[in-house]
Amino acid sequence: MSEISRDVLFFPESQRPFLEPHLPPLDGESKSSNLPFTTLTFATSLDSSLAIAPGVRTTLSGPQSKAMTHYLRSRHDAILIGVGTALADNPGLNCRLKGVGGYGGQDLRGQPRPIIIDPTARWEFTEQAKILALVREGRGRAPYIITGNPSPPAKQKQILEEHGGKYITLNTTSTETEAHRFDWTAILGSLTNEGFRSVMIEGGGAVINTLLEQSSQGLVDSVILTIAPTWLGQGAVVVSPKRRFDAGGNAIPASRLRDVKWYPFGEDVVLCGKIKL
Ligand SMILES: NC(=O)C1=CN([C@@H]2O[C@H](COP(=O)(O)OP(=O)(O)OC[C@H]3O[C@@H](n4cnc5c(N)ncnc54)[C@H](O)[C@@H]3O)[C@@H](O)[C@H]2O)C=CC1
Ligand SMILES: Nc1nc(O)c(N)c(N[C@@H]2O[C@H](COP(=O)(O)O)[C@@H](O)[C@H]2O)n1
Repeated sequence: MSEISRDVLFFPESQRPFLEPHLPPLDGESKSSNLPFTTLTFATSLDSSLAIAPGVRTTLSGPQSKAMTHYLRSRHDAILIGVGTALADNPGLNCRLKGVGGYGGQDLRGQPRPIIIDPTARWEFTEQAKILALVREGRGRAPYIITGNPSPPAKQKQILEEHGGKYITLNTTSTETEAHRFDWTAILGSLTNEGFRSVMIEGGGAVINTLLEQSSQGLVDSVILTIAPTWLGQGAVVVSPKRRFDAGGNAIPASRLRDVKWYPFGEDVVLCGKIKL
């Protein structure tokens, strides 16, 4: 038995109902907008940080909120991260809850499809990547990588396709600060085209900040944050989208939540809400 397969998590039935209003509908009924039900979910420190430094995998969630995150994974068709997170964390991005496919359940039921945003195809993974090892063990799905590079490296393309994954090509645009930016409507539209009805967006910093900068467009249906009782300090990877300005040139908040509920979860608190449009 591998190290991966021993890591089985439990999320009690009694703790599930509070999340239900914040999750994609169980009957799979889709939204009117034609885009997937989109949940923004990540763990943050008290100083709005995701990781102690760029490129460093950092544990923030306690055991209860980690299990909750895996329950969220079981309730979404897809789970999305940026290439910075893939490079930093070598993540599994599967669901390790007892009872889902690969963890006592049938086939891959309850396993989300990992989606990696990699506009220039810079993730030079090998077969050793944890995400692919899980596929070979029947404990997760192969990633789909959204890229703007029409010719991703042949070696990676071959490995990916052998595992059942693929590259999806999307047009990028240039911004003041970035040469290769995807519009979030286009990203979510490409997921609809692939048949995904729901996606949870986990991070990292650039993914969350660019998504929040488009948050007034109504792309995010639900926000579920784990707040851990720690300050990571300066130099950490921070969630802090660009400010907006009103017609008079005054700075206004980048984004704000409404219908907020707070749930204590071990030493963490889980915040659920919707983006105020
Ligand atoms: N605490 C938590 O819940 C989480 C923490 N993390 C942490 O975050 C850190 C990584 O954050 P970042 O370095 O900011 O990397 P990231 O995961 O946000 O990836 C950044 C890269 O993704 C691409 N990208 C992101 N948004 C894009 C867009 N709209 N269009 C085109 N390309 C886009 C770009 O290539 C960019 O360089 C890691 O240390 C990881 O451990 C990541 C996810 C969750
Ligand atoms: N919910 C949550 N809490 C934390 O403390 C975290 N560091 C993260 N990180 C995210 O989870 C990914 C790791 O997934 P696996 O355990 O390898 O399946 C990591 O890449 C981040 O996206 N999340």
